[in-house]
Amino acid sequence: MIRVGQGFDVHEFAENRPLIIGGIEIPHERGLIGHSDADVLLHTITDAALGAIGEGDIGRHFPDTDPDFKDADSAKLLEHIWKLVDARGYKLGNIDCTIIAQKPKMAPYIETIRARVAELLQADASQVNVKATTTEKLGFTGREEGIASMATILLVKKD
Ligand SMILES: Nc1ccn([C@@H]2O[C@H](COP(=O)(O)O)[C@@H](O)[C@H]2O)c(=O)n1
Ligand SMILES: C[C@@]1(CO)OP(=O)(O)OP(=O)(O)OC[C@H]1O
Repeated sequence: MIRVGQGFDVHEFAENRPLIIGGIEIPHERGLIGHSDADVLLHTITDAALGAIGEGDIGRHFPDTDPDFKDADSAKLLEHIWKLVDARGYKLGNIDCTIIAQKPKMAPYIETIRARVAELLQADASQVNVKATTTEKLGFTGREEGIASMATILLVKKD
């Protein structure tokens, strides 16, 4: 049995915020803003996993009105959801992610993010792919107003 899910998320840039993407801090003059640490990629992956098991979305599990999740570490949120995936009897088949950012250049950080995502999903790095693209200076990402990301996940039933 296999299950597929997809995720998409956007966060806006703000001054005096760290830029956290894929569970790591990336040097940049601005960071992303949100109720949590605004890790756009981990939110995308969390939504993809929830989609695959038919469990709604991240806001349903971690409402942005709940002070418990203020400045939350998104890695912890993903770990919590991954326990649900595990409890349903599924493990990662593979995941493919795209970070949509005009800046910063993600290439130097991609392998570190890949390794961290694999760790969070209790999988091998070969099961995780992380890509980045600009939007050629077009749209809100092109104007550097924020960063978006997308992911498709495949879950497979454990033996
Ligand atoms: N924030 C980004 C965006 C892109 N890259 C890398 O550059 C390549 C070319 O991007 P285009 O948007 O011009 O197609 C892309 O394939 C990535 O390897 C990046 O590192 N960081
Ligand atoms: C993660 C949560 C909860 O802290 O807040 P945000 O950081 O605002 O992120 P969003 O992508 O809007 O997803 C759901 C939220 O409820």
